[in-house]
Amino acid sequence: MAEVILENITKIFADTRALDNVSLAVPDGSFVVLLGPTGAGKTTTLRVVAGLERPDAGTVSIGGRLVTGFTPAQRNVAMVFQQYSLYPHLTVRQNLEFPLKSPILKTPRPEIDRRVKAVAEMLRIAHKLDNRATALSGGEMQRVSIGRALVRNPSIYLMDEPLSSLDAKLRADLRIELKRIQAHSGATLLYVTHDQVEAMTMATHVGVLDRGRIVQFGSPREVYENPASVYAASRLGQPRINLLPAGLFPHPPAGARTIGLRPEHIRQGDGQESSVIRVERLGDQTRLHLRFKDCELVTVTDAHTPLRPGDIVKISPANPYYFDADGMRIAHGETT
Ligand SMILES: Nc1ncnc2c1ncn2[C@@H]1O[C@H](COP(=O)(O)OP(=O)(O)OP(=O)(O)O)[C@@H](O)[C@H]1O
Repeated sequence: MAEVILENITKIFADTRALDNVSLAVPDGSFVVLLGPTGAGKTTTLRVVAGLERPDAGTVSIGGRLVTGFTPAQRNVAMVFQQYSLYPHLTVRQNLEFPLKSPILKTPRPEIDRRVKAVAEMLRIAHKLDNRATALSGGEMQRVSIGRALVRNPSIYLMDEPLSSLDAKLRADLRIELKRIQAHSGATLLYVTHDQVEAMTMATHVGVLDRGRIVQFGSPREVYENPASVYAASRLGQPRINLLPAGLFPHPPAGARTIGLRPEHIRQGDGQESSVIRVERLGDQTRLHLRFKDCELVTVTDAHTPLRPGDIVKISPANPYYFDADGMRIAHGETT
């Protein structure tokens, strides 16, 4: 596996600046997740690394080698797309073997059999190896697509929302499986998702993209606990961070326009009165929707809370975030 470095990458489509001077280092053996809303430039970043898009400016290097002008095949990357892309006339086994049969690789037959078997078992499709690809469910086809990447030994795996078409159970299983593969094999992954559970549980690093720019890069915990801006703070956390006018609570720091309150920043039981609008019981967690002055906010509470709509709860901020008029973080306030 290899370190991948993007330096000052700009990619323009007609009048869209999809990537704007992006610099990003994907360390060898890391699991980097790109987060951002639709159109932020996540897929374009993967395609530039894969060699499927040519950047208008900047360089890509893989394992210390400049590959900007290389074809996808010369880069030795394995890409998994959101939509499975299998050879429909081939069986599952033939689809999985395909990448290993390239004349360049010359993989010996026993080695092909061994790897296909291992990957098929891991992805729980071993019993379907002799089925045609077209005779599979959508979830099974996507597992074969992931398997086709995993049988290889590429410099880097590039995955574009590979789990989004799967059901919740399989998604949870494969999350653990992918993380295990990465941790044990030292694989390097660059991974795109909208799913913040995937980002929090699998990533060693998160890159937050905003309109073609990387606005924060760090461990998921760092980005969650120490967000640089309103935008970065809003990418992680469920329920989402509450963003309210800073003056709603006493003593905001100078220049603060917005106060950011994650559930753990809302102390319940003392402070100012809010009223319960809704109690949302999710099983392991109960969400409280509160009205505070003219605003609404969402926090979590004891799963078995007796609270009901209309009840009064006193709240006060505990170490909230403050942001300036441009949405940039200004200070970590201490309100007691
Ligand atoms: N081939 C293309 N031609 C024209 N515009 C494109 C092309 N590919 C991407 N874009 C534009 O570039 C911007 C970034 O697109 P990209 O697909 O990288 O975003 P994304 O973050 O992956 O979004 P999504 O989450 O919807 O996949 C968007 O405005 C998109 O419309």
